[in-house]
Amino acid sequence: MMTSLFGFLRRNWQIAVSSPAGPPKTGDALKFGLLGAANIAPMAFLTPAKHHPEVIVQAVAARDKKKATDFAKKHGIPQVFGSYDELLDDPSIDAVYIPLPNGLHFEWAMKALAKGKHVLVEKPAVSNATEAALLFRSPHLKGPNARFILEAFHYRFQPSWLHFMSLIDQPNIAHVKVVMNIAAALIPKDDIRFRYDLAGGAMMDLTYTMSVLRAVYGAEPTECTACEVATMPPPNDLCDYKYRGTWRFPNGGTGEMVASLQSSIREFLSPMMPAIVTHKPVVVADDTLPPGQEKVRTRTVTLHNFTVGALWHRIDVVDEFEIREAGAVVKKWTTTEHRKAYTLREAGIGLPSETYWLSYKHQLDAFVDRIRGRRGTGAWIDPEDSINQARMIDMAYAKAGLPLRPTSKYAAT
Ligand SMILES: NC(=O)C1=CN([C@@H]2O[C@H](COP(=O)(O)OP(=O)(O)OC[C@H]3O[C@@H](n4cnc5c(N)ncnc54)[C@H](OP(=O)(O)O)[C@@H]3O)[C@@H](O)[C@H]2O)C=CC1
Ligand SMILES: O=C1OC[C@@H](O)[C@H](O)[C@H]1O
Repeated sequence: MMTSLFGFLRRNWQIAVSSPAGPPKTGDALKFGLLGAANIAPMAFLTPAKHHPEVIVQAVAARDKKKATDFAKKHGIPQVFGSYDELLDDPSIDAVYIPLPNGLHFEWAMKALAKGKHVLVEKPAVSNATEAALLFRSPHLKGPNARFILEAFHYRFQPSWLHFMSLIDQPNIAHVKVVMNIAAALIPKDDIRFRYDLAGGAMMDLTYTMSVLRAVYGAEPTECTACEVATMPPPNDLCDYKYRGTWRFPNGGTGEMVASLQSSIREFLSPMMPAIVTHKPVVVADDTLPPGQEKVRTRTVTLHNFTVGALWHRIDVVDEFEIREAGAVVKKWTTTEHRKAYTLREAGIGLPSETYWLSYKHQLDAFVDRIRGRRGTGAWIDPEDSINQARMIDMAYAKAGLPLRPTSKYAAT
């Protein structure tokens, strides 16, 4: 108990207050540019970059050069641009991180690919499936000089997620429920998340729930069976601030998503962003049983705090067993196990990692590994995955009776 409390305090101190110095950069480190002095950039990109020997944050661009200059000074970034185009025109930049409002991702990702940059683009990568097909089937992603693009679903790269997934029996999933609540106090009412013209909405911003359902099933939903939303007051009434929806998957299983950008603090903390996977009952081998008896297991696996597991997470594996004979239950019992995986080794992957690495560092590792032709942990989100993700979001908006998020005018150019 004391050991885990000490681990929790040490890890969170290193994450939030003082992370160890980064390693020296290699001679062939990739030069990254940052499009937009975004709020999320320090946590999701600058700190991971500091801890990556092959990543140099070379430049930042903002619409206002003074803002870019102040941001660069604060974060020790050597080069500053007063427009995103100027940064993309710099041939020394190998890759870009795009943390712009959702509705601008498509345009700047397309432009970056055309300028020969690799692209790490925030989630959701596009406004709708039309944009997704254009971006993720871009000719720049093919051929001998292909560039890489990654939609920043950071949660998929962290050890806790990888370990959780290793406990799932995909063909036998019966139901998956995902909850994600963000406290209203954290999101101002005039935030980009509530601007329809910038492809806002809770199903866009908290689209993690749909991504989790797809990843856990390893399949695409066949139908959105229900989707209810609550929308912002005018003029932002095309933007949902909370949603609840259900889905059907090809194996007959169901999915449930519940999320809010305007929750109470109580909802925000409890339950803490769980992904709950209930399996169908399956017969498991047991040599000790007499003839005529069979052992049936119904497993539920819950990952608490699926998004940023480095802060804290817990994986609960609850197995309900029954011994059945001639159709009757002759014995039943339940076992419960709590697991954790703060490092890749704890997730059963033999690669080095640190407990204070956030999901974003694991994501940056995967991005650089792809560019360098290394396998890494194997975790990746390929272009078709991102297209299917956009399709699922469109299905949800259609079911909710809200318009799809608008396609960028840049798509017509
Ligand atoms: N992976 C994660 O955990 C998270 C991901 N995100 C994603 O990152 C993206 C950015 O989110 P966040 O950092 O909170 O956003 P911000 O509110 O900080 O906006 C990001 C940038 O958008 C630029 N921008 C360009 N055009 C506009 C415009 N018309 N109105 C407002 N801003 C504009 C600004 O750039 P400039 O500096 O040039 O003015 C600003 O710095 C979103 O896609 C969001 O979904 C957000 C939070 C967490
Ligand atoms: O992880 C997140 O949590 C809060 C959201 O508003 C944000 O955009 C998202 O990526």
